[in-house]
Amino acid sequence: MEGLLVFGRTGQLARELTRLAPRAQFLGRDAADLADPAACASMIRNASCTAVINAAAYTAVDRAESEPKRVQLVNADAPAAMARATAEKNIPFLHVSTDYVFDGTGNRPWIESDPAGPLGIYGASKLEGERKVAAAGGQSAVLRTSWVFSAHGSNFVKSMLCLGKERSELNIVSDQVGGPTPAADIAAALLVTARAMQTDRGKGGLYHFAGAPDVSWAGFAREIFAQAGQNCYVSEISTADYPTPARRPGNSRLNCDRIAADFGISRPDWRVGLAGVLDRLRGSA
Ligand SMILES: NC(=O)C1=CN([C@@H]2O[C@H](COP(=O)(O)OP(=O)(O)OC[C@H]3O[C@@H](n4cnc5c(N)ncnc54)[C@H](OP(=O)(O)O)[C@@H]3O)[C@@H](O)[C@H]2O)C=CC1
Ligand SMILES: Cc1cn([C@H]2C[C@H](O)[C@@H](COP(=O)(O)OP(=O)(O)O[C@H]3O[C@@H](C)C(=O)[C@@H](O)[C@H]3O)O2)c(=O)[nH]c1=O
Ligand SMILES: [Mg+2]
Repeated sequence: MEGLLVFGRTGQLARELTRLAPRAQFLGRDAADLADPAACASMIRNASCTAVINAAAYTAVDRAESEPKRVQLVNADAPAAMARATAEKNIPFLHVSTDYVFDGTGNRPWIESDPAGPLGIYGASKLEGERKVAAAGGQSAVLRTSWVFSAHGSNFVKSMLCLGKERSELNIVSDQVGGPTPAADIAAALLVTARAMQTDRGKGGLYHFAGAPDVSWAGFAREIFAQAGQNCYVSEISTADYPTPARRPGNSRLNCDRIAADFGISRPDWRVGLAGVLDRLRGSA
C-alpha cells in the first residue's frame, strides 16, 4: 500500500506488515518512542502519508502491573496523540486492541458494544487507548484481536515449542477460552480495512477480529504439539492453579460478525496459520 506509515518494526504484527506492505514506512522504537506521545504525533505531522497503522504497544501483561505509568503512555496516550494528528491531516488511523479489555464472564462471544471491564493494567490501558482514539474525532478503526502468534517475537506457540523440548508434560490452563490469531491475518485484515476506509471515508469504528475455532490455552497447546510432532502431554489445570501478577479473562471469545459485514473479512482458521508458522520456524517457508 502506497503512503502507509506504521508505528512498530520488530513486533509480531509489524513484521507481518513488512511482508505484506513492503513499501510502507516503518518506525521502530529508535524513530518513534511511544513513551513520548508528542514525538509520535510530530512524526505523523511531518510525514507525507495517506494512512497510519499503530502496530506497537506495551504487551507484557504481567510486567505491566508494576509500571502502570509507562503502560498508560505507550498504550493510551501515544495512540491518542496519533489519532489526533491523523484527524488533523484528515487521513485514516488504524489501531489494534485486545480481548483483555473484557472481564471474561459468561461464555457468549463478546460483541463490540458489550461493556468492557479489564482485569489488569494492560487491558485497562488498551481500553483507554480505544476510547481516546475514538474521541479524537477523525476517521479511525480499532481492531480488537486475541492470542496473537507468529514466527517472530515472543508468543504462546514459541513458548510451548521451547518448554515442550525440555519437558514431557506441561500444566496448561483450560478455563480461559479464546481465538488464537495469526499475526499475518491481522496484517492482511488491517490492509483491507485501510483501503476500504480510503475509498469510503465514512467507514470505521470498533471491530473484533480473531482466529477460529475458539479453544482453551490447553487445547491450543495440544494442537501445537500435534502439528509440531512433539511428544508432550498437556495436563489441564485451572487459572487458580496458575497464579500470575495479572488476572486474565476466562471468556475471551470475540464475535467477529461486524468486520465480516463491513469489510467482508472472515475469521481465519488458526490451525492453518499455525501450520504456516511451524513451516517458517523449520526454515522451509
Ligand atoms: N501479542 C498478543 O497476544 C496480542 C496483541 N494484541 C495487540 O496487537 C498489537 C500488536 O501486538 P504484537 O505485534 O503481538 O506485539 P509485540 O509484543 O510482538 O510487539 C510490540 C511492538 O511494540 C514496540 N514497542 C513497545 N514499546 C514501545 C515504545 N515505548 N516505543 C516504540 N515501540 C514500542 C516493540 O518494539 P521493540 O521490539 O523495540 O520492543 C514491538 O515492535 C498491540 O496493539 C497489542 O496490544 C492484541 C491481542 C493479543
Ligand atoms: C507458559 C504457560 C502459560 N500458561 C497460561 C498462562 C496464560 O493464562 C496462558 C497464556 O500465556 P501467555 O503468557 O502467552 O499469555 P498472555 O501473555 O497473557 O497473552 C495475552 O497477551 C496479550 C498481549 C493479549 O492481548 C492477549 O490477547 C493474550 O494473547 O497460558 C499455563 O497455563 N502454563 C504454562 O506453562
Ligand atoms: Mg505474553
